[in-house]
Amino acid sequence: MSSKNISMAVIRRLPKYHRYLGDLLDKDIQRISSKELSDIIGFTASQIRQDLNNFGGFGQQGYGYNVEALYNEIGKILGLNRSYNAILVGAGNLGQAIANYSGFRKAGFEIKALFDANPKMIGLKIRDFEILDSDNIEQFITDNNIEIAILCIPRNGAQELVNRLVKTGIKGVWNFAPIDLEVPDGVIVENVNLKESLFTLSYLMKENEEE
Ligand SMILES: NC(=O)c1ccc[n+]([C@@H]2O[C@H](COP(=O)([O-])OP(=O)(O)OC[C@H]3O[C@@H](n4cnc5c(N)ncnc54)[C@H](O)[C@@H]3O)[C@@H](O)[C@H]2O)c1
Repeated sequence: MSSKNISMAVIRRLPKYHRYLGDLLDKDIQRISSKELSDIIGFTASQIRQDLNNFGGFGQQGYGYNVEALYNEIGKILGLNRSYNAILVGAGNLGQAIANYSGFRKAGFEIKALFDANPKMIGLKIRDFEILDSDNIEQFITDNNIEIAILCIPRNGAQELVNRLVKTGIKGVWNFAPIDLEVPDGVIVENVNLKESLFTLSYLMKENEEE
């Protein structure tokens, strides 16, 4: 089933379903009702039914959900039934932390190389990677079938870099730079901003205190 017309709100919830179902599988739980799933995920049972109906349901009356089948289906919907080659640009504090986390590789996102523009960084080793000169990024992308660029550089220079990357045919940018990047149709940008998340925390804490 096509997931083209699914709302972003539903799509944003899918990774959470996937994670919880993965935890259930780890505990050898084969089957779950929407009520039980609701209790652990924290979405209402009707929300869960509605969300999953977007993709053709999966549940059976009186049985609930088959955990493994649902986990695999949601994985497919999320595009996790294949692997992706990625590069990371900006091998500073954040870039190194991301490169050092093994969970992305386990999920099928393989960082093939780290790039930096600072001559002092080039040649240093981070985990299995030697930091490469970002002047050579285009050739590497073409030679290694890279689909995703992870940007861990400051705002300055980020758009220029992305302009270069899109010319190589890159399909996705996981952007940590605090800037709204402009890309042509056919290239997807997913922004991550920890500071915005922290500000949401402070807002909610403030609300809590005021109640
Ligand atoms: N989105 C988030 O949640 C989040 C969290 C932390 C930091 N950040 C942002 O990420 C950026 C990096 O943070 P950091 O602490 O790792 O900084 P850092 O200074 O430790 O690392 C940045 C690295 O990028 C390299 N670089 C800069 N411009 C480049 C370019 N055009 N091409 C290639 N390499 C380039 C630098 O040489 C440096 O090694 C900062 O701008 C910060 O705003 C975002």
